[in-house]
Amino acid sequence: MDNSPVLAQIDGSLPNYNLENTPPMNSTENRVGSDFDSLMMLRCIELARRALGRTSPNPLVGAVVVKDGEIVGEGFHPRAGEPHAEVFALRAAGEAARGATVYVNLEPCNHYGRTPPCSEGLINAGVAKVVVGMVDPNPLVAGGGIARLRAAGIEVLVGVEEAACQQLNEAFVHRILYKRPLGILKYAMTLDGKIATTSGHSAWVTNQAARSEVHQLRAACDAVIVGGNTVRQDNPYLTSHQVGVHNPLRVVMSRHLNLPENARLWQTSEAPTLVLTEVAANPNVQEMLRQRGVEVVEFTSLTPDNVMAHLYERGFCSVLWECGGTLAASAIANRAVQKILAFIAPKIVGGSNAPTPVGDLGFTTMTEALPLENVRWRVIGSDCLVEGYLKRHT
Ligand SMILES: Nc1c(N[C@@H]2O[C@H](COP(=O)(O)O)[C@@H](O)[C@H]2O)[nH]c(=O)[nH]c1=O
Ligand SMILES: [Zn+2]
Repeated sequence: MDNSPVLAQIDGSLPNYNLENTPPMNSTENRVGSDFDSLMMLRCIELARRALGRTSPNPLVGAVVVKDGEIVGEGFHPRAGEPHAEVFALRAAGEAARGATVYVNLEPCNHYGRTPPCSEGLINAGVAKVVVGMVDPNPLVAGGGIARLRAAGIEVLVGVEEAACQQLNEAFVHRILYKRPLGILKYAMTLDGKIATTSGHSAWVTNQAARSEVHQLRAACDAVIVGGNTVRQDNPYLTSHQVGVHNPLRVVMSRHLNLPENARLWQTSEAPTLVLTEVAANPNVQEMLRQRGVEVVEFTSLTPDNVMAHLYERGFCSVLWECGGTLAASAIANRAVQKILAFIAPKIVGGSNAPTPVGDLGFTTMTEALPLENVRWRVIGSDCLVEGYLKRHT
């Protein structure tokens, strides 16, 4: 049994908060709200994460209704087209919502989209106060929800646990701002920087704990991309390997469709597969793939940016690049990658021709190296994970 945080958050159990004796939290200078506000906002995030990987193009949102220090209603946005988090929480609270405080990790919407505006729902329910984690960057909302609530005489507090709320919806925010999904490049390498041996063997670079982390990462993403070479060499599943947990769309980029007749990715009962190629490439393989339930889309020019534009049109927020070095370099050069997740295993495999995570970027001096920012180092089991964002690389 995997006791990962993601599983703990999606198993549906309610935590046992003692609302009377909220433990003191470390105070930081610019903190917004009380310890209790923070606790409720973290609960919103926990609720929101129950829909991990299922809400795109919409964000992850959770809401909590509190009356006299007690939670009287909770809800989260389960998927696009379904009611928003506030609606579920207000429904659960019923009459108790009158005069209550509503916590929500994203500004309540103020527009008629697939669903009516939450601002109106909160006003009609007679709530006294709304505590918001972060402003919704969606130009249809962008402060309008907060203004509408204030105009109706509701007290609004904005920015409680803002960093955690921004982190939760970083892919949604990126999609809204740049009209592309957030591109995440993930790779696992040895301490001497190799992702496989000279012969191409790579199972496994990291240990089980790091691999479980990758499975959870896939559960949170809308698509995972590899090239034809990874299909031929590794024959991966690219699923989240957990029953009842979201699987991303598995995407293969292959210009010439020199792909094997049998591959795990062609078994589409567990998760869907999309093969992207160029116009008129290998009609026999296209036919073979379609017969197995694999979707095939032809591009005039198969570039990482054209692929990201296509996945944006499909409503995706986050795309995980799990490809080899050649495609990774081209995705970076094409600005299809913003975030890096590098797993490092403390072992040495050697081999001057053993493959490395990122192929040629055309740089000749170290000053050209792409720096990461907001870098975090974490130990996962016996391996290390370095996370960061490519600077000015949107
Ligand atoms: N999911 C969510 C919000 N999502 C906001 O609404 C937009 C989608 O609207 P619609 O097409 O009607 O679902 C989405 O882009 C985002 O700006 N807002 C909220 O108040 N609460 C929610 O739970
Ligand atoms: Zn809404």
